[in-house]
Amino acid sequence: MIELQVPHLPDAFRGQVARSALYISIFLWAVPLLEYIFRKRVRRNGSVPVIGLPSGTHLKDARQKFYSDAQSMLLEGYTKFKGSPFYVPTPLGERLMIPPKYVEELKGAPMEDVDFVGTFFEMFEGKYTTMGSRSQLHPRVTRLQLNQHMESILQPVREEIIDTFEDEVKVGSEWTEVPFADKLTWIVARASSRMFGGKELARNAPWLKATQDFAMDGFIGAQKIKQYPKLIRPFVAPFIAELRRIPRHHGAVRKAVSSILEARGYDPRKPVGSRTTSKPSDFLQWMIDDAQPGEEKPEFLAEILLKISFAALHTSAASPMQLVYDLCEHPEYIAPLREEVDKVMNEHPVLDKRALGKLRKLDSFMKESLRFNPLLLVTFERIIHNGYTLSDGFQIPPGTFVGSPSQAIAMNPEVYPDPEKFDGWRHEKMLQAVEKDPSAAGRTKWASANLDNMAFGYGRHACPGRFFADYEIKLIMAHLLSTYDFEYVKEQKERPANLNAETQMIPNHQAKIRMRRR
Ligand code: HEM
Repeated sequence: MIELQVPHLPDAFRGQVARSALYISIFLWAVPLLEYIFRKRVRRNGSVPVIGLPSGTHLKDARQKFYSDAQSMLLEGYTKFKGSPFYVPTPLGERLMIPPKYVEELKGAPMEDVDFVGTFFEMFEGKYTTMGSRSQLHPRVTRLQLNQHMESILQPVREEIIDTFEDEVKVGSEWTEVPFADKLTWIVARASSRMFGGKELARNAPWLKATQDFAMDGFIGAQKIKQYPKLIRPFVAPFIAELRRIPRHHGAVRKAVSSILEARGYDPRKPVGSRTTSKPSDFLQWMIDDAQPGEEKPEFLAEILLKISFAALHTSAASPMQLVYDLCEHPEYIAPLREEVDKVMNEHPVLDKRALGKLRKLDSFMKESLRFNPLLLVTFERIIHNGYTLSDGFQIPPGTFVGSPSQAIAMNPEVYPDPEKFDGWRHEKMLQAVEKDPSAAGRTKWASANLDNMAFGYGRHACPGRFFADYEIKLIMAHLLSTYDFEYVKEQKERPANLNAETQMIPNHQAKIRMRRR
């Protein structure tokens, strides 16, 4: 036990210090106890099995196991109860994993009944990290404007990718070790920022740093604050360095965005469509042209741009990282992929949507990589605040967190024979088999969102940015394959294990890669 040493203080003061220490320790014990007693208990549907509890296993231990081993628990549940719901114990209580037929039924339900944003606030402790937003501006603009203007932004994004490779990957014809995972984050940060706010934003160092630091501090800050009982979190939050830094990131973002708005002569009082003197094609401008009353303030636009950059940055950076690891692990795929890229680039010096659509082998390899390494093990996460009765009478109790074990579903042998085998051409072969039927062909593509492929979620909130991510990743991989050789350094004997935190699967940044210019 630590003894409090207060050597030169008068006795009365010593007594006061001792009393304060006693009160603090009572507080620290009492809070979790009170929280346990008064916690809002979520009723379970008693007819549904709870997995991860072989005889003798305590629920508390199973919940703890979920933190690092969710993948095997979810696979066990899905394999045992395929087609019916099951509960999986998690540190925040039992979550209901629902089968595809229920996902289909809930996919169009209104947000008040089936809440998507609430799960995001919970996952990233939005109250403390400011992550998550109930604004519909960015989903709306992504879904409509970004997808409509895709062709206009692909060439600027490609230019940004090539320039960032030149700036960040300084290698010649000799093999050189490169911290490529970190470099890829920069490449994606600049490429995405080019789409968000043009060249000015993509080259704005404080913006780039703030968006990356916001993501990192938010992620780590959320993990740290989760360690404390809910009741004492408001008292602990000011002492968590990552959380303390968050207002600073907002400040840097506001500054970067307001300088761009100023350069465009932005006047929020003017009617929609005439608020700026120039109209470049980028996300900020699409937001300006779409902003409804209450959404047009510069600080609000800046905040939303930060939120969308969070949705886009680490998600899209994870994929090429996993692809590079998969290519180092299976180098036999490099030559055929390179051949495909070279052929398409020769035929289409401007890599537009049509040209990128011809990279079928790359698409197939990307999809196989994503099947093994999605960003999330569970998608379609929703909170059912008021309970829900499904058409077959199945009842979801109020306050239940539901989700779909999407990674386990992607291992279904009925859809993917021999699912444990990494087959980079698997999806290309599936495409060839159904080519004549456009809807079946669409299901085999990387960016598809359907009940067998839920890496991007499903239904009304299915990721609207996945088509941009698809093109962006293909542009990065096309440049990488056509310009560089790459492989693990000698000491890197195998694929670095992903880092798992609950349902998140994060690529390992520590793998050592060497590169040389071709
Ligand atoms: C590989 C890259 C990406 C992955 C794996 C990914 C994954 C996801 C997932 C799983 C969801 C939740 C869907 C659901 O629960 O039904 C989501 C939502 C969302 N994503 Fe992505 N995403 C990626 C890239 C992007 C990009 C590049 C953008 C923007 C440019 C973006 C914007 C969004 C937005 C705005 C939502 C919320 C949609 C809504 O509120 O309705 N994402 N994403």
